[in-house]
Amino acid sequence: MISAVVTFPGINRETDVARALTKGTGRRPTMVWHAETALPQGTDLVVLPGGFSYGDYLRCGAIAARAPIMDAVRAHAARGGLVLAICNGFQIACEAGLLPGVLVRNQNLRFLCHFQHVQVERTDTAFTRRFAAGEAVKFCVAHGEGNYTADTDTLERLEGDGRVAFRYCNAAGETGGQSNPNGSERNIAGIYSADLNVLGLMPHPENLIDPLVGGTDGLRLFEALAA
Ligand SMILES: NC(=O)CC[C@H](N)C(=O)O
Repeated sequence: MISAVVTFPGINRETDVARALTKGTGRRPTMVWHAETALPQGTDLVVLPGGFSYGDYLRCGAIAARAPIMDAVRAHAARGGLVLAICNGFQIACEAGLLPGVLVRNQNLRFLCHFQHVQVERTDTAFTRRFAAGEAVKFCVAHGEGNYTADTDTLERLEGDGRVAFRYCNAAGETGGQSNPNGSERNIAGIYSADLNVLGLMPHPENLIDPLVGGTDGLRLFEALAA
């Protein structure tokens, strides 16, 4: 798996995701600056990492979505190439039209930072084959604008086409009550593109790659990408 991690001014999770990719896939990614116009030859996977691109001005991800590298990222996705968009990366992917819907301010208007379980909806994608269907896995959230919103038709299409990747849940795997941290429609924590090659998610799997710091559920997502 040849990976490229795109970095934008204000992004701060690129080193963590590079470490997770190296540990999970056995190969170090190439870091690609946002002002580039091409991806490295042979790139299989593009990662849009988390952080605060352009200081979150206008709307999280809105400026980064218009960076020079994004045409190459869109072309890569259109060819069926894999894209993993985490947190600010998910916001960038939505703003860039790679995924439908938008991430708005958390319902309680607070920045959230805590461990968070999510339910795995399907396990037949490039990203989730190391999980069990319906399993509650432990990731971590750290965001101010993670409230996933889309019109009803889009939400119905995502549900009907099996494009919900992860839903917020509690440690027991239940999606009711207080399990939804930010007010996202239908507890949505992550979604796929129509061809399942682009995954956007608000929680950070790259935080959970070491048993000494919370667990290794996140590592399994990166190990799945090794195939
Ligand atoms: N950790 C992140 O990527 C945060 C994303 C974005 N800056 C927000 O606060 O919502």
